[in-house]
Amino acid sequence: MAEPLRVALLGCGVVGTEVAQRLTTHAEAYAERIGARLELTGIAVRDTDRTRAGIDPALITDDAEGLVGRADIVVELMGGIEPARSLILKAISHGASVVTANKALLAEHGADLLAAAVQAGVRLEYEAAVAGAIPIVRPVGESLAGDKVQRILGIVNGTTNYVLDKMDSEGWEFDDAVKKAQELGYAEADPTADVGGHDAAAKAAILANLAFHTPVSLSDVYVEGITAVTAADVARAKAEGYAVKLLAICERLEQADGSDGVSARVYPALVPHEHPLASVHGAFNAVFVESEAAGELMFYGQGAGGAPTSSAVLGDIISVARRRVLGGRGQSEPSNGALPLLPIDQIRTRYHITLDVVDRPGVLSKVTEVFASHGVSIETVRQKLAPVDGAGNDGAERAELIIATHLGAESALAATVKSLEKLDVVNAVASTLRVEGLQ
Ligand SMILES: NC(=O)c1ccc[n+]([C@@H]2O[C@H](COP(=O)([O-])OP(=O)(O)OC[C@H]3O[C@@H](n4cnc5c(N)ncnc54)[C@H](O)[C@@H]3O)[C@@H](O)[C@H]2O)c1
Ligand SMILES: N[C@@H](CCO)C(=O)O
Ligand code: NA
Repeated sequence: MAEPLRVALLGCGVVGTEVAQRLTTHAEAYAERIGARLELTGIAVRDTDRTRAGIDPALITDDAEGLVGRADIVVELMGGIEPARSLILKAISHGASVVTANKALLAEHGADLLAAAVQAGVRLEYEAAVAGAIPIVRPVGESLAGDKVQRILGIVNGTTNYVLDKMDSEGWEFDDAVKKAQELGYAEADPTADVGGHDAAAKAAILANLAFHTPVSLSDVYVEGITAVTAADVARAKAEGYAVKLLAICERLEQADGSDGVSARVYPALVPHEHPLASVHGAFNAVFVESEAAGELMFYGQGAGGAPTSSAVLGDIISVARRRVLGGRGQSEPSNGALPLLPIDQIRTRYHITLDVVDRPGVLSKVTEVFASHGVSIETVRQKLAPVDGAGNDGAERAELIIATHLGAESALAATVKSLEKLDVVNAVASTLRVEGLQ
């Protein structure tokens, strides 16, 4: 058996607690798998006075810097940008390998951190950063490295999937569902990162880097969250044969000159009930990958929560520990390809537009004329016979039109919605949702 490896844990919250407990309870099994014991030397936290069930109080410290300086493996589970970033850089400069679940940090500073790891010849692993327990970072980054990934559609945020699913299946109110997701340990410290789509956007950036071998950071990702999605949207979608899902989409797109570009984006979308992603319920995550040679792949499992996330963290710890025992090269070069990043208006998608309109002769032709003027082709138009419900509605002269478009340019679709908003016969554009996952 090789010399023990000193492990420093930064953070003892939802995920850190589970990691610390398993490092202790499974110590013998891990030693056999690695060929060396893992010695947990300390756990850095903000509040040292709190008692933590199942954690040896002697391990708790507020001296994260000191801990990092004496470790072979640093496991960062604090979250946030600073001091996580500086501590990871310090660990790397000391020759320690690093494991992190911090998607926000990786999406903003991943390139610099990976470059530092390459320079120092150490590993930086982050399987837990995308879709929690689901093995997806290694499959996309390594198993599919010889393939050509065309598209990734991912439900990569457990909180928002839980919220949308509860609204869909049990008619919960948005705020109640968010509160419950927080109680269950799925949500970020600040849940606006979840419902605003930024957590999913960080994961989209990480996946796009891996899939397209091109540097993509958080600011390159177009983001819409789920705060504007109403119970009426979810109910209407269900009646039309769709589930509303917050999707992270990474796509290789052909540009006008025939060369490839990359789009990374997050928005709530209508997914047809027949698509496998529509059956992903609760806080579960799933990542649907389409690639040239492999075809369609689906990765499914628990994407949030302490225990599931600890599985991915522990797998990474064992992987970097084995590497230290066996020796060999550290991190491979980070993405250095150069596919251009395409803004949202250059993608192609489909819209479902719900209009609250005046119900009288000639309205439909006025509405369809707007679509035609923007070169947008309509697939179906449905008018609800019942008048639109709601405050202030006298029930006499209003109707709901649901218009589904064919695949079209985002720029034309968005311009169509703007023109519809100005049309005198349109009381309101009640909702606009993109449709994804149709062949
Ligand atoms: N909770 C999940 O389901 C989940 C899933 C995947 C990834 N993650 C990521 O894992 C990381 C940890 O998440 P969590 O849910 O366990 O968070 P948490 O808020 O429950 O725990 C954070 C821990 O870090 C400590 N900490 C924070 N700032 C510190 C500082 N400046 N100095 C010392 N200690 C500090 C806190 O004391 C606490 O022990 C985050 O990056 C998060 O995005 C979480
Ligand atoms: N807040 C995140 C945790 C997992 O990254 C989620 O809800 O998916
Ligand atoms: Na994962």
